[in-house]
Formats: sequence, C-alpha cells, structure tokens
Amino acid sequence: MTTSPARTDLPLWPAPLAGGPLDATVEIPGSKSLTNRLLVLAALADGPGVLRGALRSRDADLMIAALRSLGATITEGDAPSTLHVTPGPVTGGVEIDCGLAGTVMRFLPPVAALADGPVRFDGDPQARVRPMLPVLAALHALGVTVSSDGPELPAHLPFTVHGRGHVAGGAVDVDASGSSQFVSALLLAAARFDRPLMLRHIGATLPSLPHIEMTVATLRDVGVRVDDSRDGIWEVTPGPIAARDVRVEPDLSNAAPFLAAALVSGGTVRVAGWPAETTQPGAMVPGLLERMGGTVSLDGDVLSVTGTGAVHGIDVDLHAGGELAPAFAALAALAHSPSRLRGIAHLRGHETDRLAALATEITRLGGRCEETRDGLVITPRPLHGATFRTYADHRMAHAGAIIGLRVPDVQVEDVATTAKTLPGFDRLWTRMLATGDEGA
Ligand SMILES: O=C(O)C1=C[C@@H](OP(=O)(O)O)[C@@H](O)[C@H](O)C1
Ligand SMILES: C=C(OP(=O)(O)O)C(=O)O
Repeated sequence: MTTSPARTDLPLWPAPLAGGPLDATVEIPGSKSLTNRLLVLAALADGPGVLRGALRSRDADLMIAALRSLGATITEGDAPSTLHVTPGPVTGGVEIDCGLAGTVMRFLPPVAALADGPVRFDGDPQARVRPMLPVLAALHALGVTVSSDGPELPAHLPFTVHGRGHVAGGAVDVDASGSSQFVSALLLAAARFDRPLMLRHIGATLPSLPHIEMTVATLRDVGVRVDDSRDGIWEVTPGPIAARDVRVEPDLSNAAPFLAAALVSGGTVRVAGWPAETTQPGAMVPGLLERMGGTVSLDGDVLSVTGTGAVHGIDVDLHAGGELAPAFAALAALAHSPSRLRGIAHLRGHETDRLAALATEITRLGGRCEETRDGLVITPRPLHGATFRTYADHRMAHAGAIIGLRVPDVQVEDVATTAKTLPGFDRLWTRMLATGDEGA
C-alpha cells in the first residue's frame, strides 16, 4: 500500500460538498447484472425477445457488441433502454472486447463454445489480471478447446475458445471462491449443451450467492429447468429457452452511493422503482443503512432513506454483496465509531484490488483503513482533501464522491470511469445535491 501523493494525468473531478440536508428523488438506470444475463439468454432463445429499462453503459454495450458479433441481431426500440434481440446461429471467427466487464469475460466463453469456429477474447490492460482459470478449466473438462500463447490452460485474458458448434455437458467441478461469475457463466449457456450440466462448487467459500440465485431465477423465468436443491450443486437440463418481453429492475448496487448520501448529508434521498422482491444483492442496502443510522421506508415502489448526518460504524460480512463494499467503506470512513468489513477477500480480483485501493485512498485522505486477510478495518479519524485515485474502478469513484460530501477538496480521479455501469454518475450526483426531484 502506498500513501505517497497521487500524481495522475487523468482528469480530476472536484467532489461536491453537501450544502445541507438533502431532499431528492433519484432515478437509477437498469441493473448491470440483470441486463447482461437477460441479453445472453435472449441471444440464445428460441425467438425474438425484448428488454425494457435495460442498462446502457460500457459493460452493457460491450455485451451487446459481443453478442452481435456472435450472431444475434440487437436493435434499439423507442428508447435506447429498449432492446429487441433476435437470436441467430452462434458464429465463430470473431474477436470479443471484454473491456473490464466480468460479466462479458466470464459469461461469454461458454456461449463461444457453441460457435462454429474460434472466438478470441481480450480486454483492458486491467482485465488481463482478473481470474479466468476456473471457468476455462471447466470448459476444458467439458471437452472444449481453449488456447492462448503458452501450452497451459489460460488463467487470464487474452485467450481463444475453439467453438465446435456444440458442448457435450456432463459433470464438472468448479472452484468459484474467486468469483460467483464462474458458476453463473456455465449455468447461463447450459440449456444449449447436449447433456445435462451438473456443476459442483469445490472451493472453501462461495461469494455473491445472490448473483447465482439471480442466474437461476432468470433461467427459470425463460423456462429452463435448474435443480439447486443441494448446497453448492446446480444441475441444468438442456431444453428450449423461451423468448420474453421483460422489464429490467433498477441497479440497486448503484443506488447505494445515492442512498448513503442521505446519511452523510442528513435529509432524505428516494429511489423510485425499488422492486418488492429481487435477487440483487443491493437488497441488503436499506438494512445496512439502517444499522449505520438511517431511517428507511418503502412507499409503494419508492424507497426513502433519511439520515441525520451522524453515521454509526458497522461490523458486517459482505460476502454475499461484495460489490457494495466501496460505498460502505466510504461511509465507514465518515462514521464516529470503527467498522469492520469481512468476507470480501475476492475483491482483490475485481476491477482493481479493491481492498488495497480503498485502504490506500482512505489513508491518503488522513483516514485509518487497514487490510485484513478478508476485508478492511476502518477507524474514524479527521479527513482532509486530496486526490482520490480510482484505478479504472467505477465503485472507487462512488466512494470518493461519498467522502467528498463532507470533506472539502476531495478530487476524484477519472470520474468518467463510472460509465462502466452508470454513465452520467457525476451529473446525477450533482443534481441530487441540488435537492430536487431529478431523473437520470
Ligand atoms: O454475476 C454478476 O452479475 C456479478 C457477480 C459478482 O461478482 P463476484 O462474485 O466476482 O464478486 C459481483 O461482484 C459483480 O459486480 C456482478
Ligand atoms: C465486480 C464488479 O463488476 P464485474 O461485473 O466487472 O465483475 C462490480 O461492478 O462491482
């Protein structure tokens, strides 16, 4: 970890201070995780389908471009968030740019295995260190050839999946302790395999279980039979994938920084379209904010969080919702009592090593934030302004914005990196602070 002054050639965004208690309603665009699952299933379906309220962001647009090159036709309807998807035979002989999107680099290799030729995968420089081996080893075990420069199975991008038009299926063990996306990836394509897929998780821990439940739920919604009755084992029966006209829920993890702002600034922030039931891990956000001093209410589908400006520390296992950690680490840095975030060792393989990044940046602002084996311990200290580096990580930018609500002169590096899942984050944030009813 380094605490030296940040030097960056990237643009700096002066994070706005909260002028007073908030009174804002924020419209959050569609869920990244749901959009990218629904796009994959629509591209493999039996007929044309529609997504409404889909996310349009870098990760979603990379998925759209990749599925188009693999043979699907995807067009915009009356709005950019309405997507018409017409499946086609899965075609090889193409290259896929994964950017930094875990959902693209993990979900598409099993789809590429169904193609009629090789599919090469690559992405951003930072994507080339994100773990890939468990999903590629599983494909290899299912009879799919995967190659890169060396003789060994690739552990990272870039690599090539040599599609042969079909995947046998069968039983396979996967260590998904590094990412739930290894499980989701194989389940999403498995209805198109020749035989049932019987997938067993063999690692010590399994992060982000809600995201696996999301995969199972989206598969069942399109008529695919999934047996998840045994812990750590999933069985998918090959069969038709129904075409659907579906509405995508707002991204509840991206709602987290906005709702957190109510605790930091005092006042109320509302998010419209909050689902009554969801598999998104963002469902944990209201309960966590209550524990940190917020008052939460749900009126119809409008979730309101009201804060006083006082933030309590929290001791929490975020294993199920690791993507929430940056926002909650930022809140913890502003709390009046210590916090411990546990169960999130796998965040070291996210967009950046998020544990190191959060510890470095909170420390740079004068805070005390220490890495543990599986998380962070954050002890309150007075903070001061400085550059808050973001490491191409959208959720680091959210964290810097939260701290900047209270700490003058926080300069968030490369706020445009938020376009990964929420283009226009800075505009939405500034409008929220203008305390009116604002939309995306
Ligand atoms: O399947 C998904 O859509 C996701 C699963 C999670 O990944 P990990 O299990 O790697 O944390 C989550 O952090 C990521 O933002 C999205
Ligand atoms: C871990 C994340 O993304 P990805 O889908 O790229 O893994 C995230 O959005 O927090």
